[in-house]
Parts: sequence; C-alpha cells; structure tokens
Amino acid sequence: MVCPVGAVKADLTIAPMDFLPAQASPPRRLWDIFCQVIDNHGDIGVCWRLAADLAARGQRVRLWCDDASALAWMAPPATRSRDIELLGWPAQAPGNGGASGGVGDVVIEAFGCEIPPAWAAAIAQAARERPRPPVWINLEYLSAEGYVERCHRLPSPIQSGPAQGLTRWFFYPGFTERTGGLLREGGLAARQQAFDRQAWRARLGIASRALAVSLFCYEPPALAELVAQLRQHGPAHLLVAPGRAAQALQRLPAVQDTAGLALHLLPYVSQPQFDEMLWACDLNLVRGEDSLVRALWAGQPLVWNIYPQHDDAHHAKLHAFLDWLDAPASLRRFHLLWNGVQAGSPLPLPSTGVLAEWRACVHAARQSLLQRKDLLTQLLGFVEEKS
Ligand SMILES: Cc1cn([C@H]2C[C@H](O)[C@@H](COP(=O)(O)OP(=O)(O)O[C@H]3O[C@@H](C)[C@H](O)[C@@H](O)[C@H]3O)O2)c(=O)[nH]c1=O
Repeated sequence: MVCPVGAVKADLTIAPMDFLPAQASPPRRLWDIFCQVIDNHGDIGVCWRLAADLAARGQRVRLWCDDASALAWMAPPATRSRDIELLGWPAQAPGNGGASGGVGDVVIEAFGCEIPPAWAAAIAQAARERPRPPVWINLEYLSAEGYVERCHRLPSPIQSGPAQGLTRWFFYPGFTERTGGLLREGGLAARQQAFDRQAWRARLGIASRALAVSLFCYEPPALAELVAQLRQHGPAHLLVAPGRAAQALQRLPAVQDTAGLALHLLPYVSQPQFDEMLWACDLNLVRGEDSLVRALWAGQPLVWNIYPQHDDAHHAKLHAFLDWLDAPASLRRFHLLWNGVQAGSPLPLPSTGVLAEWRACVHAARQSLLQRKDLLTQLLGFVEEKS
C-alpha cells in the first residue's frame, strides 16, 4: 500500500531526550582498547565511540587497532580528543613500570579479539606488582538475545599461558536492565535539541512534506522492490550511504533519478554527521550494530539489516530484537522481507499511518532506553568495583 502523494507529513521535530543528570567524574585511568577490524566499519566505529566517550569523561585512552583507516572520515583528526592515542596493533608488550609506559589500568578486548601474548604476560606482571591489577574486559557484540543477560558481568578465569589464574570479565552491551546498556555520549541530547532538521533537509532539496529514506545496508534481497515502490511514492528521496549500500543500488537495472524519486549518493562522513542524516530522515534503513543504536537515538522509524551469518544465526538475533522492540506486525514483516528471512510476499512500503505506528514504536523503545544508565556509566562503575 503506497500512501498518496503529499500525504506524508514529515515529523520535523525530534522528541527531546530528557537531559541526563551529570555524573560525578570518575577517577582518571589509562584504558587500553584493542580493536581488530574484521570487515565493514562497526568494529572501529564502536571502539572509536567508546574511546571518545571515555576521553569526554576525563579518561586517557590508547586505542590499538590493526586497521584504523576508516577513522580518517569517521573521526577526522581535527575532531579527536588529545586524550586518545591511536596506535597500530602492538608488536610487543608495553614497557614495564607504571601506567605511563606499561599496561593500562583497564584492558578492553573488543568483540573478542585476542590481545598479543606478550600483553597477557605484561598484564600478569602488572597484576603481581601493582596494588590494583589491571581490569581485563572482553566487550562483546550487541544482541537482544537471552544469553546476553545470563553472560553479562561473568568472570572468565584464564586457564593457561602467562596470565593463567587471572580473570577476564565479560561485558555485554544490551537493551535491558540486566545488560551493559548502550553507548550514549553526554552531549547527544543537546546536539539533537540544537539540530535544525528543516534546514538540513532543505540543503539537499528535501521539502518538509517529502519522504526521506536513508539507506545503509548490505545486500538486502528486496532492494529493487523498495526502489520501485519509492519511485511510485513521490516525492521521495533516497539517501544512499557509500560502500556496500551504494554498490548494491548501482547493481540494480537502470537505476537513475526519476520524477518521483531523487537519489542522493552520499560520501563517507563523520559519525556526528552520520547521526544528523539519521535525524533528518523519515525512515532509516540501518545495518550492523552501531548504526542501529544511532537510529534508536534518532527516534525515527527504522529497519535493521542485520549482519548476515552463514549459519543463519542472525535470524534468532533479529527476532530477539523485534521482540524487545515490541515491533508491530507490519514492521516485523518488513524486517523479515528486508533481511530475506521470509521470501515471496511483496515488500509493503509503509503508508503514512503505518510509518506513524513505527515511529511510535521506536520512540517508546528510545524512552525506555533513556531511563537506563548508558554503557559507559555502567562500565566505569564496573571497573571501579573490580579495581
Ligand atoms: C556510512 C558511514 C558510516 N559511519 C559509521 C557509523 C558506524 O559507527 C559505522 C558502521 O558500523 P555498523 O553500523 O555497526 O555497521 P557495519 O556493517 O559497517 O559494521 C559491522 O561490522 C561487523 C564486523 C560487525 O560484526 C557488525 O556487528 C557491524 O558492526 O560507520 C560513519 O560514521 N559515517 C558514514 O558515512
């Protein structure tokens, strides 16, 4: 069902986030974050966001990454805090001695990446020599599945090697009270309040009554159908992120601007600018992990293209998220078609009324998340507890 032309009333406001009480500033610590980029941009995207949030809360960070090239656009050097040191994957352990040269007070292995064995030995040495041994954390992937609540904050004793006998802790981001929460930097609410949505859209020629859809996806099977539906919808704009989304679109037969649909092939932009695109659109088609969270904070209708796994393990993860979201049937169905979990039936572009229902669902989920401590507040408390 396609809504009649001009019937879409873009919601030009973003529901205000409740301004969060300022947290007491935690003791300044040195954090060593390890990030191995598997593919795409989420590994470094999440690690950078974590590092930037830590620096904003008075912490010192060394971000050790095997391929930080995406930060050139994601976090341009001029925008980076001086409290973050960006380093290549370490060939050897840090020097001995205090935090200035040795292992940090906190070591974070992001997404289960394995730190070099020499670092494990250095952590063990620091644990022997310091009154407070380093807190060693494995920061896991985001999921709404039940195992996350069961595994969050669990200890994992090191069974062998130079760090045998030490404990590595599991820390799981999540959507519920009994998980580590989601990254939500302190200045987000103020940025959203200050954002001029209409002016942002006007710069791209998007009228307030036009439908603006952002596309940041892998290779969703229903992409051709979505484009065909948007063409009929008019006036509609498709804002296409670079990389896999743009490549998937350009593989479609004869895709070009038509009367009803304006295509915007976007360049890579910084994380704050990516946020603004999400805030300006009426429907955000996001993917992976970090952009899903950013779309939740944007508070606009969203559809998630989940990171596909060869054994279809992502299906359970998708259903768990839709259950947590309390997604209406139309949104659930759109997700199953968009992710190829359910084939066959046509992809229904949401009507104005359905889009309003999706927006209410995302707003409610966002409000429930805003009642909870963000990930970093929880992580700081956890480190305080384990130090
Ligand atoms: C397109 C674009 C993205 N970004 C940022 C937003 C996010 O921080 C990041 C994209 O990360 P994600 O949304 O998570 O999607 P992704 O698909 O790029 O990353 C994925 O990587 C896999 C290895 C993980 O297993 C997945 O969980 C997922 O994180 O890039 C920008 O800052 N500017 C841009 O122009």
